[in-house]
Amino acid sequence: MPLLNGNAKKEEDFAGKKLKSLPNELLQRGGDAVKVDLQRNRLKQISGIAQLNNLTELNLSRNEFTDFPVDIRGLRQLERLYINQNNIKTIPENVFPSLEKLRFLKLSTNRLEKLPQDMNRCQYLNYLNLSNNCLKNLDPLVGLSHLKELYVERNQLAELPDLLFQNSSLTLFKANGNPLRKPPQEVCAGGLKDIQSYFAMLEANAPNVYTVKTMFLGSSMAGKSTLCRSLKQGRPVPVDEADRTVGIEISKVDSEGIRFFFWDFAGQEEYYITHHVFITAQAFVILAINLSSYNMDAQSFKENVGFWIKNLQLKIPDSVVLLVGTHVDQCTNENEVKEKKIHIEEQVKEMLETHTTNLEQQKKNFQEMEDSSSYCDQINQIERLTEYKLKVVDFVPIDCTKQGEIDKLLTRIKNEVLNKATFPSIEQTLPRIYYEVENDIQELLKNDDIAKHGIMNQRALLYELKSRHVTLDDNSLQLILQYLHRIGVIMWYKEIPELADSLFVKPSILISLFKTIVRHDLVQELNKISNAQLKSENALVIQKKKWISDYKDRASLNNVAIRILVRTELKENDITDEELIEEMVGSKKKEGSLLSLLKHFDVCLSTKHNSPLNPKANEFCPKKNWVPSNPIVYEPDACLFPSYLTDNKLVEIKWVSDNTEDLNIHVYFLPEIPYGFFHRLVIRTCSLYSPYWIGKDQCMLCCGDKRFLLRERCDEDSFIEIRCKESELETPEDIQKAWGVIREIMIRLNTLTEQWQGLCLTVHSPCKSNDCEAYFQWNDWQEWLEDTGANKFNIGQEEKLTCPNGHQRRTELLFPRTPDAST
Ligand SMILES: Nc1nc2c(ncn2[C@@H]2O[C@H](COP(=O)(O)OP(=O)(O)OP(=O)(O)O)[C@@H](O)[C@H]2O)c(=O)[nH]1
Repeated sequence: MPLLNGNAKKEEDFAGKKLKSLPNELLQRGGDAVKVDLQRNRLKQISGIAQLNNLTELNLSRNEFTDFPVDIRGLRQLERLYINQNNIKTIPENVFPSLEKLRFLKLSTNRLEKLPQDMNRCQYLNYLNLSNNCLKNLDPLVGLSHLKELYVERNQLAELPDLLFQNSSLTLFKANGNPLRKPPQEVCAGGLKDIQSYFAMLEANAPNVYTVKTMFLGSSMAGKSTLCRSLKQGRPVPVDEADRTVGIEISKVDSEGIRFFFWDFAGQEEYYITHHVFITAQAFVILAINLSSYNMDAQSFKENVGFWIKNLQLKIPDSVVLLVGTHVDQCTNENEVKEKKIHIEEQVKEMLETHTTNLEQQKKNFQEMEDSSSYCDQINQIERLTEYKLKVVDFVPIDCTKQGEIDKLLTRIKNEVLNKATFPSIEQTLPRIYYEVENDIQELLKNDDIAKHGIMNQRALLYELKSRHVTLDDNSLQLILQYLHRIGVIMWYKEIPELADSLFVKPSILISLFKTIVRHDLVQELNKISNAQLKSENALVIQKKKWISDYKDRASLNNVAIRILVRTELKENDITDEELIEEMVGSKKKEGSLLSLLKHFDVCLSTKHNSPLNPKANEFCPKKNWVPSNPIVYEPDACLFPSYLTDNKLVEIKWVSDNTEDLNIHVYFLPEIPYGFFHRLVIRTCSLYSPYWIGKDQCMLCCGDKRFLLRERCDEDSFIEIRCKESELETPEDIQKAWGVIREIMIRLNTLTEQWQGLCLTVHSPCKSNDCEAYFQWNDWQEWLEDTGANKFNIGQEEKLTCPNGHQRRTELLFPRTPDAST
């Protein structure tokens, strides 16, 4: 079926035709064919393709190639080749030198273990996507002098070739998800400039260091702080119950050449909403379990072990977990310890196996679908998830009060981190200057050249550092500081405008500020606010009572209360600099930088108490600046913490009820919706659309005259439902607008998902007939999000879809565009 495009070039569209070989109809066109689309077929080979000797663009993505089709060699005019989403394992030599005109090559999501040595002879290549393969080495790419964009995410790269980055044409390089040690992942995360600067500073004999981020996780009172402090000091350190961890505590420990960064997380549930900020990839997790209080039943396992393993599986499925059973001395006898150990080990084993079996089953379901090639993205994603193996290495029972047991645990940890099979990227190569800058900062702190609290203006710090390293410019120093931020030595939130100039040289200060607001005993803290403190903010005791009841009943905390709490904490940290206090605390007119930080991490959302629905509000249009009709109505005066909400009453009153004819999308989460995901999505979405009502697992928001509902469902399957009220969808323009809003919500959902490496999403539109359980699978939703989308909507076109049970509905009520509009 030849199509004529705008440039009058011949385009052949054979996408999604279940083809196993090239159709004669296509081959007969010979030199006339210029662009051929063969994506989503079942091709394993393409003999005869060389006859199409004028081809400039060929799309072979989402087929079944296991070998690279060498016949492509004959396509000397080829400029663009898509061969992503196949199962190609190798590419022979002598293919690329023939493809002299190739500029664009998409080879992502294959099984490539190495590249042909002559790949760099494809001289005009300027876009190359090799993400989602199994590559260990990029040397064959050195010499591609026109290469502009290079993607190598999620491969098995440990080192990157220095010479590749001397190539000045490179403008974009992405390498997330590799076990990198040279440069370390924390350098690569900064992008091309960071990598180039790293190599420029790297000496020939740069030292190799062992660095490991160790996170202490587990339920409250499990013994995390005890383990952390005892390991740090090399002796048993009793922790007073009153001295429980609030938020997170970080410390650096050097032990026989290994640099440990210990991150001690508070165990109470109130703090979980901040954990995502600090739980990062490639970590060693010490999961503490209090053996004396552990009951050998499903509930106890779930609370003390299962919850954490599940979260790690979703967030950082490549991490290593060491199970440590504490309080052994408080168990009745050795037998009890033994039985509990066996119980935990068996349950963990079963949990990991069920996870794998579920994924495999899901993959099989997709493979058995009639049109399985349209599910190849999902299949590939599941395959990737199955490759991630959360390593639960051992179970160590311990009595934290005994010196001998602390020593043994430390030895056990060291042996584990030095095991290359478990920690492939623990050994990192860094230019000396990186350590020197790190040490300089510590020295400046020690000599009181930096204030005790460690908050410093970045220009002032750069000035100090430059006086010690005269050859370094601002730019290189800033890149080093960003690296130190990524490994947690300092904190510098450059991306938050209010905080771009402030460096937190002691991360503990920032964490202690975090915990003034996010804490388990906040109500007590609010109660403690004195009359003098109230006066300083012109507040009354009656208001204080209202703050407390609002926090308890509606999970919202008044901004004045926040200012008082933060100010008190800063004073307790001996901060007297009024200007700095003002900046952190904020004022009635300007939000403090701490609040900006909490919002940046989706912990809370600015809100207005008792704000009524304003019928005169201007309509919100995505991508256009929204101007309030009356700004005072919208001026936020409190912060809402959706995770602390306990019911949906308000939302239910406003939404009233569902209707089967509502626009309705179900986003399914595999294996399940991560803890805190829904509320973070709600925070991200509601800051865009006002007004809104938020509940425990539902949220209603308005856009102009339309009402939308977000609902988390975890009954049998886990999914998030996005609805738009049917009564507000009268015209095709209404429907198009509603899809526009759904798209904005889904864009946020999709970006949030990237923070959980162990997740796979599928999207359905349920059939709208009463009691029908059928649904319409929506495969190209991600493409829709990438597109500008809006212009593809086929207003006025009557198209219908039929569900497997024979119910018909207009397409635009099920999907954002009709099939016709997508071609
Ligand atoms: N007898 C005994 N006491 C222990 C042991 N491990 C920890 N403890 C005590 O148990 C209590 C709780 O320990 P923490 O280390 O504070 O627990 P945590 O997991 O950090 O608790 P959160 O701060 O609430 O998250 C403290 O009083 C510790 O001294 C142990 O092996 N034996």
